[in-house]
Amino acid sequence: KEKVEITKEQRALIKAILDAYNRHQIPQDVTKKLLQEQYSAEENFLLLTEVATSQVQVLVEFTKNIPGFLSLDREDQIALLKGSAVEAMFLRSAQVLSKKMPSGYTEVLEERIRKSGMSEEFMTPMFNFYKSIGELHMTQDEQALLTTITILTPDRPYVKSHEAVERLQETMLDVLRKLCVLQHPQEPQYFARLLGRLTELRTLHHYHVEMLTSWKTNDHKFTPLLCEIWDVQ
Ligand SMILES: Cc1cccc(C)c1Nc1c(-c2c(F)cccc2F)nc2cccc(C)n12
Repeated sequence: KEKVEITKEQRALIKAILDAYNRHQIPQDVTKKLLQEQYSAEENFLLLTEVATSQVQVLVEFTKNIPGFLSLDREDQIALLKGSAVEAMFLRSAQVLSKKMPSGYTEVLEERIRKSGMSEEFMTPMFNFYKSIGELHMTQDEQALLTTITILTPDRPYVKSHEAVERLQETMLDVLRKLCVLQHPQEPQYFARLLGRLTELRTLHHYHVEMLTSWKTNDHKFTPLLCEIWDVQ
């Protein structure tokens, strides 16, 4: 039985990533609006657009605090953010929706998503994903590390220094592997299950591109930040 040991450096890395993950949350005024505004497909879509915009801002701040990220080539930093944004956002919203928040925020967010004019073909896989994330009962540090690993995916479009990103991602994968062994001793396949979620995220990424197109076709408005991060005109 291999003795799994988390080194001092790895413990510092986990702390840095977890602090950044917890420090960057969606502002209260945005979440409060979710509980107050009335329900209509237009209003729901408008609120979800605000939440999405806020999630992108939170994601950018979190990413800047990933140890080593700012040492990457500047253009690669942008390519990684644009390429991973929606996957990191699916993870973040899955984590929010799978926690039963005291404020009833989770139920309201779910209700607004269901009634935001999104077509069933996207709704089903999205909620299946939220459920599958909830069933994993990830700890905060596992969630933060899984999001970090998603962001540091080397094969995103336009990434030039593939190896530099791969090296950074491997550092995070090693830490997450050890954490899973130590925190889920009864589930030897737990780490593999977490990585399996990343594959599901890629499928959702494709659905999201189609969702954007269909929203655009139905003349839904996005914010400048959402247009920029997802290259929408
Ligand atoms: C905030 C939110 C939470 C859960 C589901 C959805 C549909 C949203 N909202 C959007 C998402 C999005 C996201 F923010 C996180 C996860 C998956 C996503 F589809 N992407 C976009 C892009 C343009 C406009 C909106 C309203 N939008």
